[in-house]
Amino acid sequence: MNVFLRVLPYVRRYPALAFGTLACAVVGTLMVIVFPTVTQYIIDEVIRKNQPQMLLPLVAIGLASFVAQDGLNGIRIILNNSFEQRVIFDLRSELYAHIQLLPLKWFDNRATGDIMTRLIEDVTSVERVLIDGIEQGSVSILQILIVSSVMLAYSWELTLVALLPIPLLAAGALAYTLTARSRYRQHRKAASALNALLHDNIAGIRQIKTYTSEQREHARFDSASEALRQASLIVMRAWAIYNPSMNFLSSVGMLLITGYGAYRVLHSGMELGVLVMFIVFAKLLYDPVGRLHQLNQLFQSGRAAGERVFEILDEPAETDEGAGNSSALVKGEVEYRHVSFSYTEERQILKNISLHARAGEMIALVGTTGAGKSTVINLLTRFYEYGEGDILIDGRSIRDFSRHDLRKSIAMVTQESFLFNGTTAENLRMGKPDATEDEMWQALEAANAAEFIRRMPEGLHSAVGERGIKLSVGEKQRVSIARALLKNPPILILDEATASVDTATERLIQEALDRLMTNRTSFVIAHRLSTVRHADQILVLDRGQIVERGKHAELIDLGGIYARLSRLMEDDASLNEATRD
Ligand SMILES: Nc1ncnc2c1ncn2[C@@H]1O[C@H](COP(=O)(O)OP(=O)(O)OP(=O)(O)O)[C@@H](O)[C@H]1O
Repeated sequence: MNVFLRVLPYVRRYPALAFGTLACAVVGTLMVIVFPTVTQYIIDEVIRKNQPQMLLPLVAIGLASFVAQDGLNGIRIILNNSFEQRVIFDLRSELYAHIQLLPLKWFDNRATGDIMTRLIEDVTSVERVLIDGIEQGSVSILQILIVSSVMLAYSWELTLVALLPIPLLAAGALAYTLTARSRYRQHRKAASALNALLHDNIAGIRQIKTYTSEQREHARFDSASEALRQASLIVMRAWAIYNPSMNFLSSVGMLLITGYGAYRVLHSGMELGVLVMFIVFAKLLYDPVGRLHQLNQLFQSGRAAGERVFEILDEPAETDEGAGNSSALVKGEVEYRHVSFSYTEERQILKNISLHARAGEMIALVGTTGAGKSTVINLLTRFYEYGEGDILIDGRSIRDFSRHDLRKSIAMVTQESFLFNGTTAENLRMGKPDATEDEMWQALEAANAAEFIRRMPEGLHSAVGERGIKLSVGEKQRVSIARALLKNPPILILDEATASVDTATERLIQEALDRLMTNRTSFVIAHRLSTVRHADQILVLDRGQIVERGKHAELIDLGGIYARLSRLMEDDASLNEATRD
């Protein structure tokens, strides 16, 4: 994968900015030959041939060249910044868009901190390579060509002497480049690992505090930080050898010119002004060589970062191939036909699941932990793709719907209601982007959430904190019920909370849920007997298979797993009641 060729299309989108930057750089570079030439004239014509009237015009020419050079440099920097920020924006935006299209399976195997590092740090690094690389690289090469051509025009011998260290400089650069890849990869990996750990620990700060594992976590942090320190030092040490060696070779080149030039002035009558001019030229020759080395370092770091950025962009996104025109109106009849599924190749999770929910029915999924209840509903939203069998809504395979239409027809209320770090109104508008304040209040009333939202300092517009941290579990759940009510889909997935809330809150939540479930097909992962009792169908899962199905009374009569589970749920309920009393 050639990282540079991959970034090029982003750069090509802004031809005017690219051209402007390069033009300023090239013209500015051409100006560099003015000063050495002026110096030579001042020494040989003004001083040695005693022509003082030429001094002022020559100084004016030098000044004009500096004004032009630095003026153009200023414009170049402005253009270049705006160019690079646009490219960074585009690349980041495309990367984010692509990340949103990746299947959940991809996220299961990634650390959030790693994704963040790629999106924020790596994108910047890869882009700088290209823009700075193209601009400074071409300017440096141009400067080397211009300066060496002018030098050649004056004296091929002196030019040859000046160029003597060039093969060694090239060999040094090559050696650095060939070994740099693994160093920079290691460095990016260590930075990512540290970010991932930090993200995880900040999200889990409550657990760290309750388990008083601050010291252990600090040690883990330091160990990741140490890995980054080592990786950074390896990069720096290589640079510490490479950069001074290259500078040394450049200085030797300058010395060779000065020595050989002085010899020519003494023995072959070369003008002193030409020698001084050559010394200035040699400086102008080796400066861009130094810049090319710096650029090489940037290139190697950008290449490692680019690999990480394009690795994400190359991940296949979820597609809607074969999706027809789905009608917006879904009645909500759901059917699973012999569905099997596995997250990984090693282990099959669901085996031959068949179920039929008529529109408006409530289906309760019960079973021991790990039986596969969440997996059954994960397939309905196409969070994961089932292998065998098919799932149909209103008689059509869910693969015939676009994911967008499919997910518009389903709302989910999970145990750990996730609210985004914004206001209640912003969270509610996820359900209906154009919801009016009245509609939001109606939904909050129906979800028994209006009262506590009204009490907040800015009501609907009060911030709820990260993951809704400023609200209680019961409050969060009711806001998420209001959000689902605003979405108003025909199908509902409900993962009943296992956490016990006080009786009054439980009643409020239950009322809200009853309103939410009315006239919708609902799949409820049930933990309470009161919920399952009312279900139109109860499906009992055991190790990925439906082992019992029917209504509460039928399953109790059967005397199987459900009868046992319901006794446990009953005990739980009475235990909760007893504790509350
Ligand atoms: N993303 C995943 N990747 C790999 N395996 C998974 C994943 N999610 C769940 N599993 C496995 O699939 C099995 C079924 O999990 P699932 O979450 O569906 O069970 P569940 O019945 O909902 O359990 P619980 O009541 O505890 O939530 C479990 O053994 C679990 O380890």
